[in-house]
Amino acid sequence: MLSSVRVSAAASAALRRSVISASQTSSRRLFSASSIQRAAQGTPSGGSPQSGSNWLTIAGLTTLAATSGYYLFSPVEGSTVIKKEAPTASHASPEKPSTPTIVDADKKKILQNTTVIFVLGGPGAGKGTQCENLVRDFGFVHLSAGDLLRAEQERPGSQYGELIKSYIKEGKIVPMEVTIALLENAMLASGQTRFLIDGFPRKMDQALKFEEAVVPSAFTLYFECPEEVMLKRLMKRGETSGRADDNIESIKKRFRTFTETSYPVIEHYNKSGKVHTVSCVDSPEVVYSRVKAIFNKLFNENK
Ligand SMILES: Nc1ncnc2c1ncn2[C@@H]1O[C@H](COP(=O)(O)OP(=O)(O)OP(=O)(O)O)[C@@H](O)[C@H]1O
Ligand SMILES: O=c1ccn([C@@H]2O[C@H](COP(=O)(O)O)[C@@H](O)[C@H]2O)c(=O)[nH]1
Repeated sequence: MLSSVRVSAAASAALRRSVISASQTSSRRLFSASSIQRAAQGTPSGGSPQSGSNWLTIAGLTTLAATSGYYLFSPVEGSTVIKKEAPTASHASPEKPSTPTIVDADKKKILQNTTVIFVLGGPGAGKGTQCENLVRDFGFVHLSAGDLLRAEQERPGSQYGELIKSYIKEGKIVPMEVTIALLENAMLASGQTRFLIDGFPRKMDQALKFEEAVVPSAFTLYFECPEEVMLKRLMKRGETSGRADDNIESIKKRFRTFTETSYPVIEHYNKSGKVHTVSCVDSPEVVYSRVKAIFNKLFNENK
């Protein structure tokens, strides 16, 4: 049976306070800007992101290269810093606080105590619709990778706004460094332990990196839907959604990306028996009855 272990209330509250404070006042870095640039250009990285001078700002938080061995929140004076090990001189940054308050909270430890479910399916299959039901009935936090990317795209001052915009319009997959940093930030900021990660991973490298750097997934919930049904739903949604990719040109590209790049991720997890497949051609209510049956069984909660 799956379980979600809660972190201590005090640690969770301290973390939440610090991350929220960080997101309001500063920035956090996880991957180097150059590694994202390389990924966006399709250039192999040839190694780990550089530390020290390569800082990346995403969603109002600052993240240091993941492979550099430590993790830093909120590098502003007066706010909380959480770190795994003391930063060395090579990590020096002008944004670092001169008088940080150090909280002994280990990101990895907190994330290891979370339950992550990947929610996958073609564009318009109904992932978001069903996630809302699960949030209501099972207390999950719903994190849509697409929503996080759209929010980052709109965030004033985001250095990735334009890049995200063009990727979304083309139905292409944004470099994983950006998406993983957004997801990880949102998970930590929530202070919660059960997550539905909707629309991610969309590519094998994202799946492997997320499970290595953030947390392994418990299983994948896959919404199976024929293209003609999804097309109809997306065209209808496009009448009011305002989404730049709910139009026939973008939809065709999204379908292609799903089939060629994202579906292999589902196949990968299926091989190890980690996929629950739900047909979603029927009404939202009927589809949810199937989803609910799976969750009732797994979480032993007869709701
Ligand atoms: N079972 C269903 N039957 C009919 N319409 C549905 C069903 N499920 C969702 N919809 C509608 O289809 C559209 C797409 O649903 P939703 O946004 O949940 O899909 P999604 O898989 O999250 O899409 P995307 O991947 O593009 O974000 C919405 O307008 C939604 O109201
Ligand atoms: O992990 C992800 C998730 C999404 N994208 C991009 O966003 C759009 C829209 O995603 P939805 O899940 O339909 O909201 C998608 O077509 C990709 O361009 C991404 O790059 N990586």
